[in-house]
Amino acid sequence: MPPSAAPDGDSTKVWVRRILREVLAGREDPEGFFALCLSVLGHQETRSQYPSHIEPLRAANSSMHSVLTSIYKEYFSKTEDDELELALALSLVETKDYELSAPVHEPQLKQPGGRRNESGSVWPTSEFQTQRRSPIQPAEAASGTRNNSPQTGPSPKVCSPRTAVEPEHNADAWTPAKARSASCHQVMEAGDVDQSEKPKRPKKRRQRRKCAAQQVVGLPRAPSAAAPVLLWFRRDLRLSDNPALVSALKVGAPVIPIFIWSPEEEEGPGVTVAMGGACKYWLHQALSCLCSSLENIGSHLVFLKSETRGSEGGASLRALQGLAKATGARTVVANALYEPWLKGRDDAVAAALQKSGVECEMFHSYCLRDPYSVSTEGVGLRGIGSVSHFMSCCRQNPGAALGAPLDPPTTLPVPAHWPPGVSLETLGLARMPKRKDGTTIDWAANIRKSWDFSEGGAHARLEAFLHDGVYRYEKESGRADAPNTSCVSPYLHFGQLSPRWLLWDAKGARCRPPKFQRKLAWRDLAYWQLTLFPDLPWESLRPPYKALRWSTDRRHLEAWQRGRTGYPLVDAAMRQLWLTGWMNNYMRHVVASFLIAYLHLPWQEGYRWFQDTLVDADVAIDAMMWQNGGMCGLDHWNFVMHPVDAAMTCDPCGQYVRKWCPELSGLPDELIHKPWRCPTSLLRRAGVVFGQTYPERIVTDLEERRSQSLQDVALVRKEFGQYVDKRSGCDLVPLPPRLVSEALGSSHLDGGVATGGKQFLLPVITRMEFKHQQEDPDADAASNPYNAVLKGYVSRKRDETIAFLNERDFTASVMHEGAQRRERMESDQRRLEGLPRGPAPRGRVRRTPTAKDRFSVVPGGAVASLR
Ligand SMILES: Cc1cc2nc3c(=O)[nH]c(=O)nc-3n(C[C@H](O)[C@H](O)[C@H](O)COP(=O)(O)OP(=O)(O)OC[C@H]3O[C@@H](n4cnc5c(N)ncnc54)[C@H](O)[C@@H]3O)c2cc1C
Repeated sequence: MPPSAAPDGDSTKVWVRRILREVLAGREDPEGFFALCLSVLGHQETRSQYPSHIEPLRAANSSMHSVLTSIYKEYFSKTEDDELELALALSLVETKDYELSAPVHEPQLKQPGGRRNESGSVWPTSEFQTQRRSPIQPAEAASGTRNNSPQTGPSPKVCSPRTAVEPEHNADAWTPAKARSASCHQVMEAGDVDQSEKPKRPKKRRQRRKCAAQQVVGLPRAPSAAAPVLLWFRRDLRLSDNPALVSALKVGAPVIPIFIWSPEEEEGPGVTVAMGGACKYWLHQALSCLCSSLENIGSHLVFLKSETRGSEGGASLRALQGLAKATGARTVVANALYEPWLKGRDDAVAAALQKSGVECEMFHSYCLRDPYSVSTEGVGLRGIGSVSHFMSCCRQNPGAALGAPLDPPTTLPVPAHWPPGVSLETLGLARMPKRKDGTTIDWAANIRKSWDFSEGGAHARLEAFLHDGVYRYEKESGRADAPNTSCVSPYLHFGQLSPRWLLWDAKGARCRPPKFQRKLAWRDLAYWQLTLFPDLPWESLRPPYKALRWSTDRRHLEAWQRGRTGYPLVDAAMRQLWLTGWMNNYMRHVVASFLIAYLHLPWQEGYRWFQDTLVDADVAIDAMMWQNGGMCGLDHWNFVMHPVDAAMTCDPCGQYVRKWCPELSGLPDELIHKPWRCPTSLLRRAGVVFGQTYPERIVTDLEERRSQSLQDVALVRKEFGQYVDKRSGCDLVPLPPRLVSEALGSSHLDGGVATGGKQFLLPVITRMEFKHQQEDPDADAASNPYNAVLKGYVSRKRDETIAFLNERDFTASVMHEGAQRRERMESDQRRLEGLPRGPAPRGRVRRTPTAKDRFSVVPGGAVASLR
């Protein structure tokens, strides 16, 4: 019996006993059993009934009974505070009533009082917050081509709210000579700017900030001829909480901030699409804002572009050596990056500079935990890939304390001579294509309207979230029709916001959101995985799945990319991505499930499209998520999102679809996610013509597509039996050398162990439905008791509600259409026969539902509570 069919009464007992037998036979994990109970019985019932369900085991198999009991106890004993503790343990902040210790390796700005201000942010509210967002042009979304986007004028202010100057102009107008003459003047002005911002900052905070700044920035403001420090900005485009910047100041010499654009080095050895179009555009704007911020404190950002590829030593190294020679710099400081190829580059740069007598220091700040310091020692490898396993590793092997965020400096000492650089435009990051007639195709117009690219914008977003969305985050973060998540991912990616700052502010928020804090653990997990599997962005981790029968249908891929699949929820999300460079996590799951489980296209296609179009495209996170979604990662998603029914969770009234697919806006709530179910009369009234105003569905039999996908997986798992664990039925993944060393008790930091070329295989989390399908490879998806299509994403109970509503809506629509047709025929007949019009139909005609309507008949009121 499928789990969804066993919600209560005696059948529940039977069902639980059946799954318990699976556990005893070793075919199901105890944790998996508990998760299934939660999913099928729901939270309350599991809490009350679970102990009695497992009671018979107490005598028969006491050890299993105690394992199952401890899982239960651990789960239900968790309070919000425990969750918070987990997050804190991850962050390794040594707290005592929020008095933070100094970091071990990092320079620390002492903060009198030690405690952050209530609001937790030093940034003035940006215009972005108050300025109404210009509506995205839906027509453009529907046309689906970046190339056809109408050209718009210059963007509204996208630079730091401190500067009222167009960033591009600043960058253009900059010359070293101007910098020298401007810097002292600007230092004075920086003070003025601070004054003007006074009312927006809490007073206490302001005073502390001044003290802190004076401690570190008690440096000469006049140009100095001393050997300068090169401050190498990469993905840390901020002034606040920037350890490399503070360390540069501590040297007590002039600081030369630089940025080197070297796309070949970013890309790494495989196809990473590390810098897609949207990301490059963001980078351009963020650099422009950083440049303005530096100018505000009397400094300047020197841009350098890498020379021709392939010449000896690497582009960044050559640029740094040239700069060191030209300026006499003896020190280079930067914040570390963790992509293996970038770390390799940085190690080589540091070693080569060292040889020529230049010190190069890297600081940790991009993640909460340095991924190279994470170890599985004391935890083992079971459950690897899940965030709880990762957090256990962090707890078991704590690293350096995270410390408190650092305040931004108010001035930077300038050198006597600025080295020459190129203009920001020369880097070509925001270059727009041209039409044949010479006009520019401004595909980023809507991205510009949607974001404030400055560091101030990052803090404003976070602050806005912590005042509002965070209160809905725990339960409603999946909603696509409401701003319930933080939207800080691009700022985190480009380092305009440090994760430490984010964690600190989240902890300080009135509503302490454990789920939100755990998200930072996901981010760190992704970087850890990338350090373990450097080919994560292009090579499937589970060998058999490379041989899967993936589709090569380019029309399907293009329809998915352009938001023209005929499934409104998928289309709305893909259009939002195209126009704004972002969509929330839930929608990313929906579109990824659709690409993989229903279109059978390889995950790499999804990954590459995301990398090109997301403004937060992050090689580590994107690759980990797509590998998992594509069934090849360490952590199989144990669910597949249904392209229609998932809307019950994320867009129950259809507002999200109405926004991004305006051609469907006239459809009623119940049918907007499945327009093909609409009676013709309703479609006509709403102006929907399939194939003209809105695309036909590119695949129609979803069940059949899913079954095919399952059968294909069963086939390759059978074919590559050496990669399936006979006992547990789990997939086996080749272990990377670092994990082998740890498993054999030797730290990778000590050099690891030699495996003599032997490959070690590790059983990893595997979807139950795959294990079951193995027993009957040709069975269809519907008959698989572990069918992973979680329609509402929340619980099986909600799925049943959805099934009920689907049935009801469909029946009602058919009856309604039939009645209308009969009435029309009768009245035509009377007219033809010259008879007077018949009596008005008795009873109430079914009115077209509107967005304001509530569902009237809902079992248990489940859907009503969604609204
Ligand atoms: C197929 C797929 C691809 C993705 N690609 C990316 C990507 O390229 N870049 C990216 O930053 N996120 C990616 N994510 C993760 C997640 O969707 C985004 O981080 C999130 O939607 C960003 O919105 P937010 O800032 O409002 O998130 P919030 O929910 O407010 O979370 C706060 C921060 O936590 C981190 N975070 C949240 N969820 C995850 C997650 N699942 N994994 C790792 N970190 C997480 C992000 O840095 C995020 O900004 C992907 C998810 C999926 C399913």
